[in-house]
Amino acid sequence: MSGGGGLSDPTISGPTLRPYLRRKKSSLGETKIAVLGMEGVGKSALSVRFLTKRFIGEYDQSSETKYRHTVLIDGESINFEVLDTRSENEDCGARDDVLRWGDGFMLVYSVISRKSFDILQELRQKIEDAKKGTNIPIIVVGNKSDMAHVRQVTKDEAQKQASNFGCPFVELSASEDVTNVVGAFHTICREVIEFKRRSRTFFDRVLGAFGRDKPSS
Ligand SMILES: Nc1nc2c(ncn2[C@@H]2O[C@H](COP(=O)(O)OP(=O)(O)OP(=O)(O)O)[C@@H](O)[C@H]2O)c(=O)[nH]1
Repeated sequence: MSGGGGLSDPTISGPTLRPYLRRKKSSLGETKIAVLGMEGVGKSALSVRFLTKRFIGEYDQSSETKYRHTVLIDGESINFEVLDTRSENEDCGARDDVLRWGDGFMLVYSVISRKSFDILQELRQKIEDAKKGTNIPIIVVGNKSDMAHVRQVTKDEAQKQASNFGCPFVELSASEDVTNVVGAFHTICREVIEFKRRSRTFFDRVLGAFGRDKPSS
């Protein structure tokens, strides 16, 4: 008889199943993403769009909101935490506690606001200072592409800036483009997972080296 679904089922046993079980135990599947950017660029619109697939137009601007959400990315179950920050006094939501908290950062500007784009350089520097490192997982998101007829930032220059940062870039519209919004969150999630894997491999190598150097008794 076939199709029992147990370990004795030859279709799912052995080497195919084992890597899956190993991955399940991993803590790589926990990802904290802080959404940063100037006031009004659409941080809440993007977060709500990702989590509910809806665009509601007006959002509560009085507080920061943290959302928890589980998604399946590349066959792995990811516990997502998304922090929709609130920009105060042009700090873009990048307060010390937020920067320490995040594993990865979505830097949002609006294609119709030059100022919101120019500030990204400073924002990235703040992240690297707070994290005391480089190559921290970041994605640059140009929102409000549906307003391209009054744009102040071209796609080319944003792409170049993202290349300078060494990070992915996407231009999209939270109001019209749910697929790209979801794609952007999945991309930053993958960046975080890769970063954690690289860090883990590095520490494994360091610890391995110490282990090898230990004198035998
Ligand atoms: N046309 C257009 N408007 C958008 C888009 N995304 C957001 N908005 C509008 O922009 C305004 C600000 O959006 P929010 O999501 O509240 O912006 P925010 O960055 O969270 O703002 P703060 O919480 O004040 O920092 C709202 O009126 C939204 O409806 C978009 O893709 N296209």
